[in-house]
Amino acid sequence: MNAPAQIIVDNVNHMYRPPVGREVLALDQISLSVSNREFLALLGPSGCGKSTLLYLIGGFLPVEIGSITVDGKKVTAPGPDRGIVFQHFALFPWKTVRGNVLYGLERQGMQKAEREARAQQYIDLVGLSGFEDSYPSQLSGGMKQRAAIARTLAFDPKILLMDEPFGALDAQTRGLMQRELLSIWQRTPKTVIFVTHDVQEAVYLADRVAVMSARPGRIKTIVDTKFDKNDPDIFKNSFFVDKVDELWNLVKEEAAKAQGVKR
Ligand SMILES: Nc1ncnc2c1ncn2[C@@H]1O[C@H](COP(=O)(O)OP(=O)(O)OP(=O)(O)O)[C@@H](O)[C@H]1O
Repeated sequence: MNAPAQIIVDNVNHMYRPPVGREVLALDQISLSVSNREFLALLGPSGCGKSTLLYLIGGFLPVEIGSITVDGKKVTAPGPDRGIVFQHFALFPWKTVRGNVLYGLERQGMQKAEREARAQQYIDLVGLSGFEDSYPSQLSGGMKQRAAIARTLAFDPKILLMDEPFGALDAQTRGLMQRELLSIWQRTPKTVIFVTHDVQEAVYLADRVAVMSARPGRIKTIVDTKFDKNDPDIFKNSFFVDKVDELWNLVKEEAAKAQGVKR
């Protein structure tokens, strides 16, 4: 029997109504189920509503039409079961790297010695050893993003919602962080929704890739990308190469629509 779907998005629309300017229908009738421990990537052209969908699941935006449930409970607000890594790192500028990573652990009521050991473990994991006492203003963009990832991973949420978390990293760090995320996901029971523009990254990391259409965002199709991610020759694996190709064609079509190009 299949595990029950842990996150269920049912017929969700989202309209932005800015105080000035026109209304924008960002999402149109989105339905999506993500199972317990699944790794799902969201792929689609710029502006198709990927971040909006993530923020709705995270409880950062109100669900006005349709419903979103996590483990059977309606999402109405953020909660400790869902950790989010934003596209633009959201660190407290007045706290050091250590202070930022400790923040979530303090709120969980963890003992001091345990939370300090755990904070250090995740600071080391993201390669920021030696920068524990630095403030965000003293870090590069990639380092800030790594600190934000450490902060979210450290409090061990059941669900990780990641909005292009590796977009600002150099290629080498990005490769290391992708490998580390896969390893964390294989070792600890987490459900991940991962927004990316990068087709290779999506196929490398995810079990399934949901491709969204140009705005208003809809789920255009879902492609199964489950295979052995520990293959040492993964980037030459014919399944990997074929899936990247298939997804490229789907995304190209939507990107052309988003830019109003006739094909
Ligand atoms: N606060 C807002 N007010 C009005 N419109 C908004 C707001 N935030 C997003 N939008 C619009 O909603 C649509 C979806 O935006 P969203 O950021 O979710 O897309 P995205 O797929 O994550 O884009 P990208 O890949 O470029 O980050 C876009 O057309 C955007 O202009």
